[in-house]
Amino acid sequence: MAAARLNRLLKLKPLLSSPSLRFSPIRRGLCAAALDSDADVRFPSGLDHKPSFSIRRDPKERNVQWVFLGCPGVGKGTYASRLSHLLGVPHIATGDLVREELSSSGPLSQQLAEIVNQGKLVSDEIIISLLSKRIENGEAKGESGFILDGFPRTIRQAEILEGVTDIDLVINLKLREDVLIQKCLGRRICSQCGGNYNIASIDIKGENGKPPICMAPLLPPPSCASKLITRADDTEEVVKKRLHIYNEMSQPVEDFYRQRGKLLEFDLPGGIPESWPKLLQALNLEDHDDKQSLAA
Ligand SMILES: Nc1ncnc2c1ncn2[C@@H]1O[C@H](COP(=O)(O)OP(=O)(O)O)[C@@H](O)[C@H]1O
Repeated sequence: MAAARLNRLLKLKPLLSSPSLRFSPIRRGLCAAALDSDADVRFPSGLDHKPSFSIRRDPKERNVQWVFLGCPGVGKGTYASRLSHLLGVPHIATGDLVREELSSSGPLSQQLAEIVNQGKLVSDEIIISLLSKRIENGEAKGESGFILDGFPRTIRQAEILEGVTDIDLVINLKLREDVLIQKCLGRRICSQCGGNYNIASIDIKGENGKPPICMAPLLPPPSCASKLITRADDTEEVVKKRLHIYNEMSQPVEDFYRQRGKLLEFDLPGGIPESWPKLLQALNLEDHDDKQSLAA
């Protein structure tokens, strides 16, 4: 127990040690809340104070702070990215932060590769460290508001976030499991430009009261076609494991926000052309660029 506690403190200490004076409020808030939320954890000596700050701002004076929930492969990244362009807020995907870290030669990369490639969740401490760093770098560049994708994924992460800032809305994207698996297996990334594509062509007939579902593939332009790679965790075995972990660890997060009246459930009716206008309608938003491109 003591070793475990020490381990956690060692992991968290760099977050709270002297440079913390330069941390943005939201970063300090996340780190302090991460410590606070665990009864086993004590502040390291010399740091036994909770930073005094408030990062709750009147929603009228800041940009939106939204969260996307949903199983692997549901399309959180696609819709979060579209909304972030529309609303002018950063799209922050913790999965991307993890992949950036593991492709670097940083001290965590080996440890992260093993966890991610087995479909397991990275520890809350590591995720909060990566997220708080990302938020702080964004704030230094003048970013405000966010659309979070892939965070929170555990009740503890949800409690930590709730403890430091206000989330206005949580969009829960839903799709049947057989489609999720096909979509994960069809995902491709251009190794040069980082573009996301999907080669799966989904055409499932409606049965047992379930509606039919059609999703056209999202094919790459010719310039990317020969450079496509597949994520190491998008194999059938690992996708099934991730879905299992989602049901166990992340579904309770849906209840967490449902109880707080923040959850918007959204059943995807099909691919992007069918789903995007319906999502905008559900959010009472308009995408003028999309309308113009449809009219063209
Ligand atoms: N909030 C988080 N908590 C713990 N681990 C995370 C979190 N976000 C991302 N990860 C790690 O990064 C991996 C990839 O995440 P992501 O790209 O969001 O995948 P998915 O397509 O499964 O939603 C996850 O399987 C997990 O190992």
